[in-house]
Amino acid sequence: MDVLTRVEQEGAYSNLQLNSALQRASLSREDTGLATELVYGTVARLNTLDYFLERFVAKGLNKLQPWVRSLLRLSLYQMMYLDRIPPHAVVNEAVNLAKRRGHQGISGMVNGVLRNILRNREQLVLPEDLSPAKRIALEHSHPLWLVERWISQYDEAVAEAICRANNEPPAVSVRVNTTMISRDEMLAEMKEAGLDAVPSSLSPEGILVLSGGNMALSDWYRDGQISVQDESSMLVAGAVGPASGMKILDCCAAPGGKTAHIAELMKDQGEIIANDLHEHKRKLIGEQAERLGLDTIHTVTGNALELVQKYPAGSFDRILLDAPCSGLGVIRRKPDLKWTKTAGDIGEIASLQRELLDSVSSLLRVGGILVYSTCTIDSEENEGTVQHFLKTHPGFGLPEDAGEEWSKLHSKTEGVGVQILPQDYHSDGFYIARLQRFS
Ligand SMILES: C[S@@+](CC[C@H](N)C(=O)[O-])C[C@H]1O[C@@H](n2cnc3c(N)ncnc32)[C@H](O)[C@@H]1O
Repeated sequence: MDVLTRVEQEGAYSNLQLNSALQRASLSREDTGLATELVYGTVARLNTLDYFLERFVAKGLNKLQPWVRSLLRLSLYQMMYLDRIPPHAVVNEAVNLAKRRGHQGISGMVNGVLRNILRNREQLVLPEDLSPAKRIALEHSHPLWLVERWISQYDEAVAEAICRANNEPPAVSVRVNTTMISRDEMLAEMKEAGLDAVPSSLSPEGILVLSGGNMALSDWYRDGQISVQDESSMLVAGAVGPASGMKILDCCAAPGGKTAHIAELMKDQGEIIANDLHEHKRKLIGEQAERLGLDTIHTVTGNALELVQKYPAGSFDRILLDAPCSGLGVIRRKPDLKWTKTAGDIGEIASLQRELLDSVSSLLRVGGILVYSTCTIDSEENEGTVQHFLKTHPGFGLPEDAGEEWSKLHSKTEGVGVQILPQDYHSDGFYIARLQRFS
């Protein structure tokens, strides 16, 4: 309840707030799991919960003290979306909390509202005359403007599938450090340890771990044999097409997941300049490189717009611009995003993306490959940015020889780049465009 209140009142990130609350609380593993489910679930379902609560709170949700609002939301979340907590336990817990935190009057109100909901559960259904966008927004808990935007960029069915997928828990996937061990060997080790692990069908280095807990706590991770990475992100290094001995620029590299993958594919031979705007984030890239035993990665701090002043034009064989973006492809992992982002934010970040792409492209040698990627599914940030770039940079185009893996992925799209939606492969929403410099 405190975490939810701080997230609402202070605009705090739910993952950071939750982590620090969990550290202070030292709960059992089961209760940690439940607290996590309650926080993420309530944040994810916010507008739907509020829509129904408004029917039962006589003076209106907005008039309640913030902590009471949080308490009602997380109680209704349990009643509507969790099936292993008996409703009377939900009400008892809520009433006890309200007594401890407030006074008799508030606990009586909480008791009354929740019992009233239990008696009238048939009212927890959406009216049939809602517009399609409004129905999707309330059924799958997304802001209306975003649903409308996705309907106009895709269509109604795709927009609904995106919203549905955004409420499903993400899969756990790891990338094998092939400079140390092959994927088959790692799969065999995992199976021997009793894990349910299968090869990724998207990435040759990927493994899906269907049961196995937090892989970042495993010995394989500590010893640098694996990294935790989403399958969509694993496609980016392949699109860059690195080879031993190349000179590669990763413009926005922290925390270094894709940089490290590129270095692994180069068998750690060549040179990678990994840049990030923030010094504290740059350090994370160095830590990853050290853990994975990769020497080719050189980290630098600075604005990617200023890289043109640091390096000679045409001096890189490959450039990766994994651009800052709205993050709308990773709502499953960060449900707060959908409530905090605005259409204005998207416009702003899209113009930075255009500037970045324009600026770093001059550093690529003729014949070299430039990859632009984001973890968003918004067409203004993705296809819009790349189309604009191609119009204003006639020396660039689609590569002549795309390679088998990339061609397979790209064959499913009419766009310049590949747009992966969260429902496509149950991985993060992601965009990847692969361009070549011809003159
Ligand atoms: C999508 S993340 C990169 C993720 C990274 N490529 C990976 O795979 O781990 C974008 C990064 O861009 C950085 N960034 C934002 N604006 C930047 C700028 N103007 N110049 C350089 N880096 C920037 C952010 O600090 C952030 O770490």
